Amino acid sequence: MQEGRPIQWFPGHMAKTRRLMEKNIKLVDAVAEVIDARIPYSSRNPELNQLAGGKPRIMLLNKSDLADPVFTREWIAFFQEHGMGAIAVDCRSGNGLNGFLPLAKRILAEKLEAWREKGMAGRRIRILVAGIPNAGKSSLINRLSGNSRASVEDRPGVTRSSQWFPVGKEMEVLDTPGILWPKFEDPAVGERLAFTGAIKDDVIDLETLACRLLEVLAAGYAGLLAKRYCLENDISGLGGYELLEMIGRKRGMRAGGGAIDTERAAIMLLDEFRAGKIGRITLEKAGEGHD
Ligand SMILES: Nc1nc2c(ncn2[C@@H]2O[C@H](COP(=O)(O)OP(=O)(O)OP(=O)(O)O)[C@@H](O)[C@H]2O)c(=O)[nH]1
Repeated sequence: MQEGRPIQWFPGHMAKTRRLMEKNIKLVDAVAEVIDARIPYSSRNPELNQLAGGKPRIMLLNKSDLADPVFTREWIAFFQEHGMGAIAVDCRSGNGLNGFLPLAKRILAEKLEAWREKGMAGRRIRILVAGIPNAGKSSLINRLSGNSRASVEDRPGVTRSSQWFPVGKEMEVLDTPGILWPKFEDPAVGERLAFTGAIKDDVIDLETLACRLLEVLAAGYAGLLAKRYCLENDISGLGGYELLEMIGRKRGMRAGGGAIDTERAAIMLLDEFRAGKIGRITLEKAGEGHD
């Protein structure tokens, strides 16, 4: 990836998915968007506001186990201020998911009351689940439906077809295939999606990506970075490549001739960041990118 140049991403199934979404949204009472709590702005689908056509919205801040809890709380407050329901979840362990149904009932309280009045009290709440690839939709569905029918893979784009899943007696969710932006107007969005692994690594130069990530972490989470990689000296003012070399040296990553193997160091750094080993890190402040 080159700095200042947005990643272009045109999956062939996207127009089809969009049409499917438009059709599916008519069938549901609310739309839940699975986003990555580490990048709540960049992991949103910018088309969903339009596609959801005014349906009540729920933001599921997933991977909250990897995100900075202070930022997560601020993002939840931000979404609530904008009229959406929002909760932090960890769809891998299931943490936080018991708040999903109560939240859905809260935001649909008027509708549920109207159903009761019409003698339709037993009707299940229908929720469409949307989200960009790799946000965690399959993990969510598996957790909610208590089985492993949705395929979970650490590979963007594995969810392919739409399906209804009952969630107890009161709710059912509709899973839709993932869609990503047709283009990123803001190159920082593409970069952050790449940091978290939402964009396939084989289209990105990993050393460049790791250097950028190090710059971002040194600016916001210098303490965690220094602790993880035993960097004793003051790291402020160091460039990404210098940091990558330093980390490679600390980990004893040498290439032929004794030079630091920065490629290996880059892969290791990205893996550790994505697995939360550096710490709980959020890359976007509440409200960032939103009007
Ligand atoms: N740490 C952590 N990892 C998660 C969480 N939710 C999902 N993951 C991981 O994120 C990766 C992607 O999860 P999926 O559930 O396959 O994501 P998806 O949105 O269905 O992805 P597509 O099938 O590509 O649309 C997997 O490696 C999951 O194990 C979470 O809350 N915490």
